[in-house]
Amino acid sequence: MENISNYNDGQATLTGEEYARYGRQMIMPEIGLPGQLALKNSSVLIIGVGGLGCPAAQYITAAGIGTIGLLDGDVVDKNNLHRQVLHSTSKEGMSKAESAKQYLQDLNPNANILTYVEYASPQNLFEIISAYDIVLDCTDNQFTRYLISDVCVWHGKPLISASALQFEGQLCVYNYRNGPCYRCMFPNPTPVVTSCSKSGILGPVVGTMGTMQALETIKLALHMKGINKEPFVPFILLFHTFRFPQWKHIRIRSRQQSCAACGPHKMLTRSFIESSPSEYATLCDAVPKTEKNLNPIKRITPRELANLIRESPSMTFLDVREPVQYGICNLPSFKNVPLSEVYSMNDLSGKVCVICRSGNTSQSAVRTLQELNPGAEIFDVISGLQGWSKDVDPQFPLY
Ligand SMILES: Nc1ncnc2c1ncn2[C@@H]1O[C@H](COP(=O)(O)OP(=O)(O)OP(=O)(O)O)[C@@H](O)[C@H]1O
Repeated sequence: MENISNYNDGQATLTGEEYARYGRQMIMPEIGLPGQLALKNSSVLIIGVGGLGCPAAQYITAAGIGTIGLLDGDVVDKNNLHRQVLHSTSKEGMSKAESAKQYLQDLNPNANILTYVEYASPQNLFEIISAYDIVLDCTDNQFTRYLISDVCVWHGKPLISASALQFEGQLCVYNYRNGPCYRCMFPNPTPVVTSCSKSGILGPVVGTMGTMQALETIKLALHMKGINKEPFVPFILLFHTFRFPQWKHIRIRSRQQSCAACGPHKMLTRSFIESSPSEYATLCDAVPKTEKNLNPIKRITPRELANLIRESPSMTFLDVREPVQYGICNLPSFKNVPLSEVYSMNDLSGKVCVICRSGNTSQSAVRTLQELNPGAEIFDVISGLQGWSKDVDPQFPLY
């Protein structure tokens, strides 16, 4: 047909279906046809397809980002489903990357979605990241956060990172223009004190932060292609659901001269990261002395505990979980003494058995109690209440 209409931009094109699909966002002057084409020609890697990665992936796929990589070695677990909204009950046990791809491909068949069913590591990440324009850190552990940032610095890729715990979240865009990298902000790893699995997380909170990552991704994709012309100023965004104001936007320092990853005297080269695993690990994780490194303590199995409860009902049984967890489910012989209160217990004698959810906190409690009560015989239960549910009472709820 004679070319009497003008509806595309040079060689890059959108199909009629794409005009219809993205029309509501294309009519905004900040986006328009050039913006939609910029999104289509962008590629984004999402590392971690959990509480943050699911909403982030959902919105960037819906918005028309052309190529999306999903990297996660984990499988869908029932306790993910209250917040990881791309996965569903029928997908329990399935790879998270594959589960998300199924959902996303149905949401937007135009997207080119690639999956990597593996964990990001110093050995695979340089190769994977090289193919993408923008990287999203949606993981939940310090080692991976440093690794992703270091690899992004090496490739010169911008990184949109977020985290969430309980009712709070934060977001930062790293390594873009003169902005800092994760190591500029956090030069030294800290001993990790808590996590979602220990302290809890509310779905809408992590969902909000993942959605904000999607929003920053769209803005950044437009910025990188010259459509969004706002000056980029490094910032950190803080969110707290129960405080006012709920949102705080704080300007942050630019790149640090002293940074080991992006400063002028950087030492974190690709070959160092790939081939010095133990030295590199010490720069990414302040591993607290693990219980394994310490002198062994006496421990019993859940089945031995069942016998003890029957044979010695009058001995002291302590459950060192937080009261809210004790309220969810407990063994009636056990008195609730949260870990923070253990430090003032110096009047114990005889046999004392300590339990927690999975057998980690109870070991710390036993060490403290042993020091405070040298005359008592104190021990804990291997794998805690999870072990009790597995080996003694399958009806006992796992959470
Ligand atoms: N090195 C890594 N490479 C890729 N994905 C990772 C890596 N480390 C963590 N992840 C993924 O990041 C996601 C984080 O999700 P989220 O914080 O919602 O918790 P979870 O690990 O799924 O569940 P929970 O913490 O309750 O056990 C997980 O899917 C996890 O597998």
